[in-house]
Amino acid sequence: MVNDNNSAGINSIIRRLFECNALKFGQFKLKSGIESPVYIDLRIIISQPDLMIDLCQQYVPLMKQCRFDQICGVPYTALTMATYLSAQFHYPMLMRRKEMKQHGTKQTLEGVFQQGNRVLIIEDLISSGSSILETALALRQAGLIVTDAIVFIDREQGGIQNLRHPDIDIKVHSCISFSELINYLKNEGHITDEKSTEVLKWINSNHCAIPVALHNQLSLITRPSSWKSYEDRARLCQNPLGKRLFELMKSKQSNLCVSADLTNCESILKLADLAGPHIVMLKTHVDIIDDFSMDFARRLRDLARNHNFILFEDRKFADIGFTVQKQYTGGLFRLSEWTDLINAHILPGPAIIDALRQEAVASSLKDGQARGCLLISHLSSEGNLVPADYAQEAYKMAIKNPDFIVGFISQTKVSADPAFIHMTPGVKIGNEKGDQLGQQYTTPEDAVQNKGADLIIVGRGIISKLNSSREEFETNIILYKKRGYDAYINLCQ
Ligand SMILES: O=c1ccn([C@@H]2O[C@H](COP(=O)(O)O)[C@@H](O)[C@H]2O)c(=O)[nH]1
Repeated sequence: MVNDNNSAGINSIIRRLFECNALKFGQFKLKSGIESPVYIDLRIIISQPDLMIDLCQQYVPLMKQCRFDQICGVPYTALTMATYLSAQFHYPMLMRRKEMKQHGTKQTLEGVFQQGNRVLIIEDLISSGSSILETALALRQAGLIVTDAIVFIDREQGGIQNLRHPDIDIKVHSCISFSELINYLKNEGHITDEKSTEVLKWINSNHCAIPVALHNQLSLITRPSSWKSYEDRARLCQNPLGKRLFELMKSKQSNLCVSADLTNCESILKLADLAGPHIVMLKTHVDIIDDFSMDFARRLRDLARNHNFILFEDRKFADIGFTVQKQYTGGLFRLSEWTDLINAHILPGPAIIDALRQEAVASSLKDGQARGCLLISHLSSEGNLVPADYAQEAYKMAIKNPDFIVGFISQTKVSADPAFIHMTPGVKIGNEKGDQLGQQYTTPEDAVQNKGADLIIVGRGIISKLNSSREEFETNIILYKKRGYDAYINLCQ
């Protein structure tokens, strides 16, 4: 139950929303295609004027916390709410058209405004934050300032965190959270304990991301529109390894990284030689190799030089600075001597980056080869516990260290900054949705066009053909290379 002074008011609104079927429980197919056990439809409140007024009144205390000159409702549900708030409290309103007008002024914003005016966005509820972002983009493109939005319900699916991303930077205030709403309905006996547990569990495991195409539009405001090509991105990259990677992707017409998850040196060397012409990167997990030796590392390095690809050890460092330095330079593997790229979790805090950078710089001074690091922003495995704001925190650390951080191991776009590369594992051609141990697969097209991958990481989809004929191996790897690269070309057009 909501416990503030306003709780009686908001609880009565929730009860009335439930009674008029604006809060539905069952099985519903959402716009994204996924099945949800709950559906919230606030559109119907236009038919309940008293409920509409009471619900809009809930926005007023939150509006008093925001600085703005005008308000703008997200079409269509919140248009009526914004209209009520504007008329009742004398806030000038703007209206954004969803479709561009085909005649007359062809404008997408209706109402009077001046560039530099501050606009508060009014929305009914937030899941991913995409609808608010679409409206904010239209307002910002017209020179208006958007810093805040108010919603009635936060569905707690990551939208508030998505919009706190530094590329977007919108603070969303909500009248009630989804779990408060569900707890109230359960405590009042409107839904059973089981239903409440089921929907809360579903919400917790169904966080939504901002679609890549929409995130990319941020570049219309903050970046030159040609940022997408690999050549342009190579030019913008401060990190020499990132620059080399973008150049390689352009010259080899490939955005493919093969994950050499094999357990003996000879098979990895065979893979590197066969895959070399088609890949820009080979990823290892050295701790799964039974017969690792530094001689193997040198031979792998030679193949990487001959075929011109980058060596990435997927070590996922996650310890204090003192320890990761030793893990990177020492032990059996002496990774800093022969790998170009490593990756790290941000969990231990920023010192992990400083520690790895110190050793990378020392190794680069010895052999003249650029080194870099990726930050892990997401994991591909089902039910992983990476929190919703992890990617945003990774981004904040990356922008402080662009000389060393090349980009992210991601499942969705972390940054609109063209200098950062997004690398996505869990890619496989075919109908397999995953393996028996939690891996989740997507296609090269989905990874590049919907998940924001600049580079796809493929393991079993390629290594499973290592013992087939050479022709079969090549046909398969060329298919991955072509589908990954074509997806990028399509995105750029
Ligand atoms: O979130 C992550 C991070 C890393 N990986 C690694 O990528 C490959 C994927 O191999 P497949 O055979 O294509 O499933 C593997 O080395 C993982 O350790 C990941 O899958 N997900």
